[in-house]
Amino acid sequence: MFMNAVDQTEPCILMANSKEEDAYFKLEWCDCDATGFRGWKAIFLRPLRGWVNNVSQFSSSLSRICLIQNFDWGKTMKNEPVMMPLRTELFRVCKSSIQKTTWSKMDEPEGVEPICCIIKDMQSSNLKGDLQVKSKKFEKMKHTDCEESNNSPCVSKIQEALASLNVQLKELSIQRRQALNDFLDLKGNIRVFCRVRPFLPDEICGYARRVLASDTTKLFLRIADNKNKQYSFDKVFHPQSTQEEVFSEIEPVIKSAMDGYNACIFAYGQTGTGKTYSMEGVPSNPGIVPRGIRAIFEQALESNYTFQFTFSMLEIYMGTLRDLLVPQSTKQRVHKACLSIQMNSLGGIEIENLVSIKVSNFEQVKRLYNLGSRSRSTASTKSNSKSSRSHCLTCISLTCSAAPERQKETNKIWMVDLGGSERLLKTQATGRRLEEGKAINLSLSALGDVISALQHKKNHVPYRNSKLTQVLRDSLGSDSKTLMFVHVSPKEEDLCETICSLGFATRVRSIHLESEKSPELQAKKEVEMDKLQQTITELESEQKDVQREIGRLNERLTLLMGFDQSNDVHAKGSLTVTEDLHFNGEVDLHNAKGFERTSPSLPRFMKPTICSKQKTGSVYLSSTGTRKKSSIPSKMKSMSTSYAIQGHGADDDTECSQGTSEYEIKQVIFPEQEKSPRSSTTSLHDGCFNDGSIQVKEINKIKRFTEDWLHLQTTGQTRTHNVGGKRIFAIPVDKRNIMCKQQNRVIYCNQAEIQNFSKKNSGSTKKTNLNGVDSLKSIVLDEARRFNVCSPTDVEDTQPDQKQDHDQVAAERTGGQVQEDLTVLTGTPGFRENSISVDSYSEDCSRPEQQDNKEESCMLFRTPRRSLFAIHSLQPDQHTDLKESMIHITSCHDEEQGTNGLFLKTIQRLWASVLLGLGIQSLGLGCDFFHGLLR
Ligand SMILES: Nc1ncnc2c1ncn2[C@@H]1O[C@H](COP(=O)(O)OP(=O)(O)OP(=O)(O)O)[C@@H](O)[C@H]1O
Repeated sequence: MFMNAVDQTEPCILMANSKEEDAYFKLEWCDCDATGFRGWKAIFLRPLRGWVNNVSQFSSSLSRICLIQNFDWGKTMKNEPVMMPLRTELFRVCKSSIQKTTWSKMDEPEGVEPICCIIKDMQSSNLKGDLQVKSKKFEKMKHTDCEESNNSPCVSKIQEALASLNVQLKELSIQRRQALNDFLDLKGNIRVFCRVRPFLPDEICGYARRVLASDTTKLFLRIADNKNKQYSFDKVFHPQSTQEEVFSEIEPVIKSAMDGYNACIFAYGQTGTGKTYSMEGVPSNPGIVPRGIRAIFEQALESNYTFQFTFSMLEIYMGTLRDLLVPQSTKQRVHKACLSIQMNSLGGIEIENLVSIKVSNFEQVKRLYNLGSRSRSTASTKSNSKSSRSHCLTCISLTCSAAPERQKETNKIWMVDLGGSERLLKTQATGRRLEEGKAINLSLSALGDVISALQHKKNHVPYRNSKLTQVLRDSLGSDSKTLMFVHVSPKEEDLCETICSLGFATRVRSIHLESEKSPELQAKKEVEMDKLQQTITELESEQKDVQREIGRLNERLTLLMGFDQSNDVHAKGSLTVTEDLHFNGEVDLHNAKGFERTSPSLPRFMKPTICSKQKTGSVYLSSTGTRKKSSIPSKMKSMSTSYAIQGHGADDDTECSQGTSEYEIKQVIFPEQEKSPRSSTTSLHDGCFNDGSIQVKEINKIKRFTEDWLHLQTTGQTRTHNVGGKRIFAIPVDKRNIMCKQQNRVIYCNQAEIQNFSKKNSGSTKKTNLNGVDSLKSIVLDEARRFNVCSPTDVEDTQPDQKQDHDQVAAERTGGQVQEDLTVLTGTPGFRENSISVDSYSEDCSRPEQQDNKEESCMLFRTPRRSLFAIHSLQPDQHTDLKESMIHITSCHDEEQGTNGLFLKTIQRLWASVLLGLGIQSLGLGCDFFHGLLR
C-alpha cells in the first residue's frame, strides 16, 4: 500500500485517473537534490497516451510543486496529524483527476493505493488543518475559508490555489495542443478540398447537362457519354454546401494557429468558380477570411494569454508585390516602397516594407480588409465581370510572448485568394489580359510544384520559382497547416478547365491517394481521429472550467487586496487580449531584418550588426519590438481614384490601387478621431499628463508638429527625396503656415518669415550641423525612436532607378538658401547626418516638377508619417517614459542656459564613456583588444 511504501521510504507509484487514461506518477525519495531539497518528489512516470510528449517538462512542473512547498514528507509521514499537507500535495499534484466523477481502479499496480481513494478519503475525513475539501471540483479554491478576520492567510491560500490552477491550465493546454496536432497530423497537414459552384441564375437553362456528381470525398466527372472520371479529396463541398460547412474545416487550423503553427489557406480554381465567394463571401454570407478572423479574436479572448495581432494585405500582380494597405496613386507609383522578401535567421519569411497594422478586434480588420480589397487589381473578363487579376494575400500575424508551450512566439495565417487559372487559348485574351493570365498560370504551376514536392517529401522544394511561393515559404511545409480549396464550375462548357483544376488538385494531393489504398488503415485512422477529437473537446471544456475558476479567484483576490491581481505573475491566467486593446491602431511597418530595439544613445558602431544579431538569434526574436521602417509613400490621394496602366488600350485597363489614403487607414484605426485629424491633441491629455505642465506642452508641440506635417502630406503637399540612399519626406513651404525648427524649438512660421530667415543666411552652403541644431531635437527623436513614435526612415525602399535618380540630383546640388535652422529632423543612427546639406532640398525643389511653383522652397523632415499613429497609441507607461524624457529635455534647456551646464556635460561625458566601454565589451573585445591598441 501507498502508506507502507512511504513509510519504507521506497519509491511509490500512484495511479491518477484522468480521461479514462492511465497517468502514473512516481513519488521518489530524494536525499538531497541540486537545490538542496530533501524529501518526496512526485515524478511523472509515463506520458498519457498521445497527450504528453515532453515528459521532462511535465515532470519538472510536478517536481516544482514539491519544491515550492519545501515540505519534507519523509520526516512527517510517521506523524498522523501532519498527514494533511502530504494529502494536500497529492490533491494538488493530481488535481486534474479530482474533476472526474467516477474513479476506476483499473490497472492498479500492486501494493499501490490509487490516488482516487486518497482523494475520496480526504473528502470524507474531518481532518484538522486549514484546508476543507467539500466537493469534487475545485472546492478547495471555492471555499477557502476567508471568514478569518485576518485576510492574509486567505490571500496566500488563494494565491497558492491560483498558482496551482495555472500549472494545471498549462498542462491542459499542452495536452490539448498535442492532441490537436496529432489530430491534424492524422488528417494531413496539407489537405485538399473541392468546392463545386452552383449554377448562377443566368446559367440555368432547361437542357444544361450535369457533368459533375459528388459524395463526401469523391467527385465524379462525366467526360464523355460512357466515360466517367473519379477524383478523391479530403472533402467535397457540393453546390448546396454552406459557408458554415466550409468553415468547419478551417476551425481546427485556426485553433492550431492559436497554438503557434503557421497556416495557409488557398482558394484555387478557374476564373468565376467562386474563389472570392469562398474566401470573402458576401455581406449576408461571409466567407473564410471574415469567419476565420472572427474566430481568431474570439479564441484569443478565451485564451489565458495576451496576444498581439497585426494585419497586412498584399497582392501579387504579374510577379510584383503590392501592398494593398498603402495609399497609391498613379503619381506615387514612382516613389512607392519596394516590397522585398527576406528570410530571417530562423527561416521565417518577412516582407520588408510591408505595412502591417496592429489590430485588436474584428471590426478593425474588417474595415482594413474592405480597404485592401478595394485596391485589388480586377478587370472584366469573359468569365467574370469582376475578375481578380492577381493573387490576394491576407495575413494575420499572432504574437504571444508569454506562452512557452506555443510552437512559435510569432506565427501567421495566410489566407490567399489566388488569381483565376485559365486556358489562354480558350479565353482568347490579348494584351494585358494575356500577360496577366500567363503570370497567374505560371505562379499557380509553381505553387503546385511546391506542394507536390512537400507531399512527396522531396529534398528540394522549388520555392524560388515564383514570388507567391517565396512569400509563403515558411507557411508551407514542415509543421505548417495548409488547406487548398479547389473550385470547379458545374458547367459543361467549362469541362476542360475543370479537368485542369482537378488535375492540379490530384497533383498536390498525391500522397493521400496512396494512403487511401488500404481501407483498413483508413478505418483505423478514423477511429483514432474520433478519439482524439473527443479528447480535444474534453480538454477544452476542462480548460474553460479552470479559466473560469482562475477568473473567480482573481476577482476574489482583488477584493481582498484592494488592487488588481491580474498583474501578479500567479494571476497571469486571467489576462486576455483585451489588455492589449489599449495599444491598438499602430501602423506597424514591417522591418524584415528585425532590428532589435537598441538604445538610440549608443553610437552606431556599438550597435550589433545584422550578422551578430543573426548569430544571437535576436533578429527574429525581437521582431515584435523592432524599429520599423517607413514605407508609406508621401502623397495621399482621396479614395476611389482608379487608374489605368499606361501603354494599353482602354480595354486593357486593370483597375488597381484605388487610393487607400492614410487618412482612411487612420479612420479605420482611430474612428473617434476621424473628424479632425488636426485637432486630436487630447489623447495624450487623456493618458497621463493632464496637469498642464510644461512637459505636456512640449508633447503637444511635438504632436501638433506631426499632425500638421501629416496634414501637409494628406493634402499632397509633400514629396519624397532620396538622399544618401534614404527615403526622406520633404515639405514644400507654401502660403500656409508651416512649422519649422529653430533654435531648439519646434516653431510655426509663415512663408514671409522663412524667406526673411533664408535671406539672412543666404550665400552659405554650410552643411547641416547637427551638433548645433539642438539637443532637444535629438533627445525627442531618440525618445520618439525608442517608442517608435518616429519610425526610422532609413528605408532602402527606392528602386534602383530611383537611386540613380538621387545620385544625379545629389551631383547637381548647388548652393542653397534654406539653412540649417530650417532644418532636418535627425534620423536614425547611421544616416549621414553631418553630410546632409539642406541645399539639396532647395535644389531638389527646383527640379522640373517643382518649378511650376517658384515660390516654393523645401523643407526636409525625416519624420515618417506613422508618427501620429504611434503617438496616439502610446501606452500609459510609455506616456510616463515620454514624460521623463520631456523632463530630460527641460533639463537640457537649462543646461544650455543655466550654471549647471558644465556639471551636466561632465556627467554626460562620463556616461558616454561608460556606454563606450559597454559597447566595446558587447562587441566581444576583451583585454587583448586594448593591449593591441596600446601596442
Ligand atoms: N457557392 C456559391 N454560391 C452562390 N454563388 C456563388 C458561389 N460561388 C460563386 N458564386 C457566384 O459566382 C460568381 C463568381 O464568383 P467569384 O467572383 O467568387 O469567382 P472567382 O473564382 O473569384 O473569380 P475570379 O478568379 O475571376 O476572381 C459571383 O457572382 C459569386 O457570387
